[in-house]
Amino acid sequence: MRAGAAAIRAAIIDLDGTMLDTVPDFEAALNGMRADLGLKPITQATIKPLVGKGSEKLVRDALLLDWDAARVDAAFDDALAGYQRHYLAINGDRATLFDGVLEGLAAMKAQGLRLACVTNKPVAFTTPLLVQKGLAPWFELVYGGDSFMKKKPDPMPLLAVCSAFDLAPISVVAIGDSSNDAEAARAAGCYVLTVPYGYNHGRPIQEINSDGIVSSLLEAAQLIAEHNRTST
Ligand SMILES: O=C(O)COP(=O)(O)O
Ligand SMILES: [Mg+2]
Repeated sequence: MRAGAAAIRAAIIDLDGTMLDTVPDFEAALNGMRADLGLKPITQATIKPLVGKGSEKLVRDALLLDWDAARVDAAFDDALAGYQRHYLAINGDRATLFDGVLEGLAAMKAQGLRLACVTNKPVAFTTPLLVQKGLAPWFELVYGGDSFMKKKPDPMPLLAVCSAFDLAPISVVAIGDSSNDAEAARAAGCYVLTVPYGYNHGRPIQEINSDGIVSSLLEAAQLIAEHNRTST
């Protein structure tokens, strides 16, 4: 982020891998689905790099571990429905907040930033999860992977936030754990900060072109405050 540039007025925050460690929930739901199909359980280590591109891609990849593409295609609709049923039954039971999330959101709000959550998780999973984890009250806007025609890494959901907030993208920062978030932010013209503790498709966070790596949302809030002190 450049000194003397426009102030940041809003933050768009990712969910899985940024605010919540949801891999234990994905493990339960995916293995519930796999058991229904006669497949053996897979581990969190296998699941972690598969998370981030939405439910359809996750279910497909979790079946491609065992089956060829034709067999996955044939079983896909039932598998997805089964996965959704299992996920809704356990949503949030095992997911935990990462350190500094609530403190970071409070610090951003105290600075007067407007907050939106943009995730590739379907809205039907996202809304109850945000409520259960005490995150819902912080966000003016919540968009999921099925809120628009396109999901991250497409800029569409981020641009929709900028437009709903009536802010130029250069006044908005996206904060996330993966290349999805960074590519969407760059394409939208927003700033982007990344956290190193998430999933990033199994790749090192340093590979991502961002405006900075922050150890927590609290550190992100501090960096934004610093930027805004020197902004025009
Ligand atoms: O693909 C998912 O369900 C997770 O998506 P998110 O990292 O954008 O929250
Ligand atoms: Mg994420």
